[in-house]
Amino acid sequence: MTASLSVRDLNVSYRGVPAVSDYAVDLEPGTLTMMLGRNGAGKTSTLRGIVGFLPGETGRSSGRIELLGKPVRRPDPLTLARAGLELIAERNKVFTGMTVDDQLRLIAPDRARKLEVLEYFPRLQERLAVRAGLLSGGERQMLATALALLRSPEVLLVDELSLGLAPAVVRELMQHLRRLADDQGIAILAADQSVSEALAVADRVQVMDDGAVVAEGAIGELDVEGVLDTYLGREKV
Ligand SMILES: Nc1ncnc2c1ncn2[C@@H]1O[C@H](COP(=O)(O)OP(=O)(O)OP(=O)(O)O)[C@@H](O)[C@H]1O
Repeated sequence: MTASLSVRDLNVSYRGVPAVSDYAVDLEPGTLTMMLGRNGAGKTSTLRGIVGFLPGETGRSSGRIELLGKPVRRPDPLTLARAGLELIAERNKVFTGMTVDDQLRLIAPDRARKLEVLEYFPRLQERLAVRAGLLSGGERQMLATALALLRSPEVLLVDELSLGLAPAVVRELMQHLRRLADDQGIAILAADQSVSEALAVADRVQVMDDGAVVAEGAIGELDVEGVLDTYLGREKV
């Protein structure tokens, strides 16, 4: 099967200091790959490097990227979004002064797509008239995910969806990602620090440490216990 997204030799640096070294991944349609790693391991830099969304003056990236079988010469977030790849960035900004419904309508190509996406998020359906600034943290992440979905991406990159949220909410968000991969055939790469919640839904896992992938494999193949002990710390589970 052709990968929806293929990345090879991705290197990211800030002012010449390497943050990511020789990163590679293949994302198949309908699969969920979780990228795990401690703070500063290089997860955000990897995702931003893939889409060319780095701080202009300091950040540099290089590498080979193929999206839906086509080489991407100079990645930038807008071009990639049009080509089918969406990044839900860490602490994604929703417009706090606008209602949920207004934001969805702003992006949705039509009403049918809006309703289709809302089916995945019953809680948002109940909050349509509420300004996004009044949503809970989990609801904001659901809105950010719904906004990305409205454009019908084939590849979704997700950065720390669970940041600062209670475990029950994290589990719910992770289940959303699982369903999006299963039902819509989206290839998903999600960076997270909620290890046990991530492992419960993932097909594959990549562990990052010090800017490099130090362990990876399908769930069931990977020595999860060894990885937890060596790279992630027991207390995370
Ligand atoms: N804008 C920046 N300027 C300089 N260095 C940066 C910048 N962003 C990240 N770094 C450095 O790059 C390395 C990787 O950071 P990155 O944010 O990618 O890790 P992370 O795994 O996403 O961490 P976290 O989970 O804390 O977000 C770190 O050493 C960090 O200090």
